[in-house]
Amino acid sequence: MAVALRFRGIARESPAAPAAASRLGREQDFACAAPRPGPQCWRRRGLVVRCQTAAAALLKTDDATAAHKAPHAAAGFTVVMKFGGSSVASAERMREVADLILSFPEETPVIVLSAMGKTTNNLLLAGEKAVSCGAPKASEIPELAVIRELHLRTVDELGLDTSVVSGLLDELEQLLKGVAMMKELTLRTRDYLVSFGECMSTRIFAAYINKLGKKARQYDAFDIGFITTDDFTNADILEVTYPAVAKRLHGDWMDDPAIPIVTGFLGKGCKSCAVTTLGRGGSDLTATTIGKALGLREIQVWKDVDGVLTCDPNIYANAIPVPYLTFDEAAELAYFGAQVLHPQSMRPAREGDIPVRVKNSYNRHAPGTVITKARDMSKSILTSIVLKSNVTMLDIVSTRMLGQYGFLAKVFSIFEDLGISVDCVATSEVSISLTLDPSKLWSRELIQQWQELDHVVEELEKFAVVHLLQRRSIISLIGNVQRSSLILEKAFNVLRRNGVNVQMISQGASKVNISLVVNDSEAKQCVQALHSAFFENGFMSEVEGADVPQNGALVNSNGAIYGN
Ligand SMILES: Nc1ncnc2c1ncn2[C@@H]1O[C@H](COP(=O)(O)OP(=O)(O)O)[C@@H](O)[C@H]1O
Ligand SMILES: N[C@@H](CC(=O)OP(=O)(O)O)C(=O)O
Repeated sequence: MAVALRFRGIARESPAAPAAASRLGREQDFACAAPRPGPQCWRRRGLVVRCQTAAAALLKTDDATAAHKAPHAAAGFTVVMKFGGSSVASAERMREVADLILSFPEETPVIVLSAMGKTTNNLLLAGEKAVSCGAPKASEIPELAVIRELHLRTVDELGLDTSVVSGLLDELEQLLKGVAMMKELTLRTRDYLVSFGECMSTRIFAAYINKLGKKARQYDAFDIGFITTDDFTNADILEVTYPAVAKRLHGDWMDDPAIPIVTGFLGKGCKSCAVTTLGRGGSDLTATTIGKALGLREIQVWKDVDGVLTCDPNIYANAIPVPYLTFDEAAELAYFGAQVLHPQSMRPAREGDIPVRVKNSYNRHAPGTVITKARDMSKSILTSIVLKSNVTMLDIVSTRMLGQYGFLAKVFSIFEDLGISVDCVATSEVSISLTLDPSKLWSRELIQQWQELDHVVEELEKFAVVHLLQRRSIISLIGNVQRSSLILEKAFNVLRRNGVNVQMISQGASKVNISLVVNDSEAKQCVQALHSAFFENGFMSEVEGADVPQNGALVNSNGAIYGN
């Protein structure tokens, strides 16, 4: 629909509006200092709309969903800032995060928060203990005491009223008593249980921002349109979420502007209408979903590290920040185990083409990592090394002769039927090696895992010889697969020197990842050795001048063949 819009009075009300309007390429009129209009104004008028922000004008089409299609303009929101558990672990941290947010007066942010510190883990532990402790003891579960103490202390130290969290703490205790009485913790109840973490952190933080004199409004994601599948503990966000969230945040802002403080990690099941969670670390996904829904300029994910690093700093302390990544690299990195980002979180950012910036809330001036659709790969070799441990690997060899068709199809249909996700695959015509995604498999009960694995093997043995290999690790080399020969040459040199035999190699279709499978017991040492070789001994700058291979040979800028 062609719409002629005029923005009146917005220059005074919102500095971002003229820029937003020019991006939209529509008629503008900033001259008039019209009285600040209410929401009724843009709803009732004809083609010329008076409103205080560019995005309000967009709603003139009477199609609230237009807001989520509006690039960088919705309701004047410019950025979503997500703060993880480590960033809001205490009253002191909440003060610092508030100060950080308010130090960007030019931004109109939407804030997403995770639960404070280790609250999610404590809630899960409390739930497990409740199953077996008996109803009278449920109130005495130590983790409940830790959660209660942390939240009440934080409220007290921030000078807030206890009522901000006391109701939720009582409800939590009742829930644990219920679990204790039922002697059962279903996945659905588990999601409801962990939701208390984000529900409390956001209420505290919103109350604190209000106390500072800046208007903030708390939102439970499951109440504002985050609609998900009913896969409790690992739900997927559905498409309807985008327009619904845009409409709600947008509408509220138009009625009464206040910084939205949204619970990360949570949603509402489309059929059950119960609280769902998006998988551990799911607040990143909440943030990118909001970024896409509102068409924001940037998505910021604030962590306790200086960005995405060259490897997990817990595995190797010499890890260094990676300045730029593509969405594909970041997704691959997250999927293959880098805990720093939620595996699904890049999808909305990629779809909305919105840059993601990973920053350190403890070191706000560090540049962090910028993740975008594309980057200059001409000088890029290896970006990061990721380790995924405790992986199960299957070697499957067909009992039929060569030339039999349908072998691979049969193998994969078994995994599909059993709902087991496959990570890495390497095949020949009659054999296949694959690894199973531990996050999908191991989220189930231990006994169920064994039953499922036995069942897989039983089914496969009807037409193949199967070897089940456990305690394996996948080392993923994320980088420029255009330079795979160079990466593999170096990597295998290092592994050979360390006496390590690689049991499987797989190069993903994404062209950013080469995965190597080794024994769990050797994996950490391999990552450290690979990191030293690629990132610490001048290797990258040594080969930096080398261009991407022309007809297979690697040629540097002087035309010399590299690697001989
Ligand atoms: N490649 C990596 N780069 C950065 N951090 C990583 C990497 N791999 C694992 N991590 C871990 O991820 C942590 C940050 O992620 P997370 O705990 O989800 O943060 P938050 O709770 O603040 O969102 C870091 O403290 C670090 O220990
Ligand atoms: N609190 C949830 C969700 C989350 O995203 O947390 P964090 O941002 O701290 O990783 C979890 O611990 O999984």
